[in-house]
Amino acid sequence: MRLSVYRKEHFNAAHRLHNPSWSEEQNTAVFGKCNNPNYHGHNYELIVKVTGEVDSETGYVIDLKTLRDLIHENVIKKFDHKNLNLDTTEFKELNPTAEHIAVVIHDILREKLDAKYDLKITLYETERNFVEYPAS
Ligand SMILES: Nc1nc2c(c(=O)[nH]1)N=C([C@H](O)[C@H](O)COP(=O)(O)OP(=O)(O)OP(=O)(O)O)CN2
Ligand SMILES: [Zn+2]
Repeated sequence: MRLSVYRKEHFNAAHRLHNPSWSEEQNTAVFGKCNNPNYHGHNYELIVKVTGEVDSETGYVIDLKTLRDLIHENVIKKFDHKNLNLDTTEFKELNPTAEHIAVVIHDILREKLDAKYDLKITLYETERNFVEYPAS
């Protein structure tokens, strides 16, 4: 029996959307208030979906405590209460859009998770703006 389990987490982080190869005018025109040189913050809501076979002995796809610890150790510790542009190696050269943050989180967890599982990341940047990776 194959099904999906989910773990919700959250982290707070600051960022600035900016393309260094563009002029100031173009950055302002495209990213608007998100290009504020003094940064701005979001309360990110993260949903990690793991799909796999239910183990016949435990009844688990994956122990959700194990999944929680994996996310905390590898994602929350890295990004919570950080300035993504300034404090993280991942976004030094990569624009910290919700799309890019979701891909980075996916790739971090993918490396840690057994290949027998499928993984999907949903990231809410605001209550109304969210992204999903990989796409359905
Ligand atoms: N495709 C994307 N578009 C936008 C992203 C993004 O990551 N991917 N990010 C932003 C900004 O980070 C911005 O801070 C979003 O905030 P805001 O526009 O204030 O979003 P709200 O949902 O709070 O806005 P309402 O006006 O209340 O709907 C912009 N675009
Ligand atoms: Zn923003």
